[in-house]
Amino acid sequence: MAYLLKGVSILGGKPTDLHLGDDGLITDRSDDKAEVIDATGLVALPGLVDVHTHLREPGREDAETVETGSRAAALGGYTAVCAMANTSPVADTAGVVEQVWRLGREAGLVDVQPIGAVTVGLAGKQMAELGAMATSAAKVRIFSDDGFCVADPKLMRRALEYVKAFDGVIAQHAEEPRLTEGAQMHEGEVSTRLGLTGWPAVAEEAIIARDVLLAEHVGSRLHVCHVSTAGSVEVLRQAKARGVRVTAEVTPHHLLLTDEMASGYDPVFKVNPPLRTARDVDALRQALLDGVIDVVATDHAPHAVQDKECEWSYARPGMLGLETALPIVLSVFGEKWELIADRMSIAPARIAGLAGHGGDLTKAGSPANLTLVDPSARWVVEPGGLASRSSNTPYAGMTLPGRIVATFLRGEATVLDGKAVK
Ligand SMILES: NC(=O)N[C@@H](CC(=O)O)C(=O)O
Ligand SMILES: [Zn+2]
Ligand SMILES: [Zn+2]
Repeated sequence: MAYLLKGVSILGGKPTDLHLGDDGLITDRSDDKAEVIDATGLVALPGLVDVHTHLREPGREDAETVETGSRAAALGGYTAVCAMANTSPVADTAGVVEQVWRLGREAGLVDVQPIGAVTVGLAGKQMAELGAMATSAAKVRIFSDDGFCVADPKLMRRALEYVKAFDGVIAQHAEEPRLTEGAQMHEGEVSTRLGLTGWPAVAEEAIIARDVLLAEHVGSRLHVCHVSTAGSVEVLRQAKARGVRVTAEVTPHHLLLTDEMASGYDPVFKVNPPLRTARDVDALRQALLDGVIDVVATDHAPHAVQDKECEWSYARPGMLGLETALPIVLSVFGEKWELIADRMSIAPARIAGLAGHGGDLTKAGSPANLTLVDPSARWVVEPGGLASRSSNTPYAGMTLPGRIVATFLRGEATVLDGKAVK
C-alpha cells in the first residue's frame, strides 16, 4: 500500500509531505490511493538498525523468539536487527544461521540478519565454518562469540584474517576471562561495600588494546561490543587516530545507569559488561558525540523469570533494550536528530553491510525503511506491557520521552498508531 505522511519533520527539519510508494520505495510522486497519515509534530528517522540483539531462538523460546523479538524491535523503531549467535544450538553453521534468517523473513517485522559464531560452540578452541555461513542464504558478515571473549590471540588473529576475504568483521565481547573469574559487578567502591566479586575495567581494556593491535597488524575490521569504560574509550581514540579499522558500540544502559544500581541486589541490574561509574558514563556519552564510539547497540538480552528473579549471584546477566533504546538516547542527549540517525541507523547499517537500511529519506528511490517518533509524548515503562516475551527491563516505572508511532519496512507498516500490525 502507498502512504502519504503529511506534515512530517524529516530529522527535525521543516514539516513536509513524504510519499511512500506501493513498490516499497520513497517517491516524489503523489498517489490518489495512498493512505494519508497526519504526521504533524512527528519526526521521521531512517529505520533503526541494531548490530547486537539476542533473540534466543533456537533453544530458549521461553525467553524470546525471532517473532516476539522482531515485534519488540519494530515497536522500538527498528527495521533491522543483527541476531547474536549464542543460541542453542549455537549459530556456528550455515544450517543454523539460515534457520534464523528464515524465521525472520516469516515474521516479516524487521530484517533479521544473523551473526555467526567465531568458534565452534562458542568454546574458543576451533574456528567455526565462517566461509560457509558467509556464502549461505543468510550472507553472514558479522561474526561474534558474544557472551564469551575470543581470548586466544592466535585464534582471534586467524579469524580477523579469514573474514577479510568477504569484507566481514569480528565483533568482540572484550573480557579477559582470567581477570573476571567469579565476577558479579564492576570492581570498585560499590563492589567492596556490597561484598561482591569485582569485574575490573582493565579486563575489558586489555582485550581491546590487544585486538586493535591485531586488527592493525593484519589490516582487518574489528568491532568492539558494548564498550563500558573510560579507559576503553581512550584505547579506541588512539587506535582510530592511527587509522585502525575499528568500530565500537555502546548500549543505552551504559549511557545512563551506574554500579550504584546494584546496591539493592536486584538482579535486573546485573549485566555484562557490568554497569560502571558515573565517570565512565560521562566518557561514553562524550565518545558517542565525538564519534570515537560509532553506534548505539541494544544488547537486548531477554531472560526468563526464573533466570532473573533469584539471588544476584545465580542470576543471568543481561537486560531488555529494543523497546526503550530510542527513548533512553533521547533522554540522555535530547533531540539531536542527525546524531541519533547516524549512531542508531546509518552507521550500524554500514557496519553490518545492510545496504537497504540507514538510507536518505529525502531521496526518491531509497527503500522506505523508516520510523515516526512523537518526541513530545511521555510514557511509563511497564515490564508486563512490553512486546518482548521477557520482562527484565531496568527502566520499570520510569517515565521516558519519545513514543514510536509508526514503523515502515520497505513501505509496509509494521507499527501503526503505536501498535504492531501483526
Ligand atoms: N549482555 C549480557 O549480560 N548478556 C548477554 C551476553 C552478552 O552480551 O555478553 C546474553 O546473552 O544474555
Ligand atoms: Zn557480550
Ligand atoms: Zn550480547
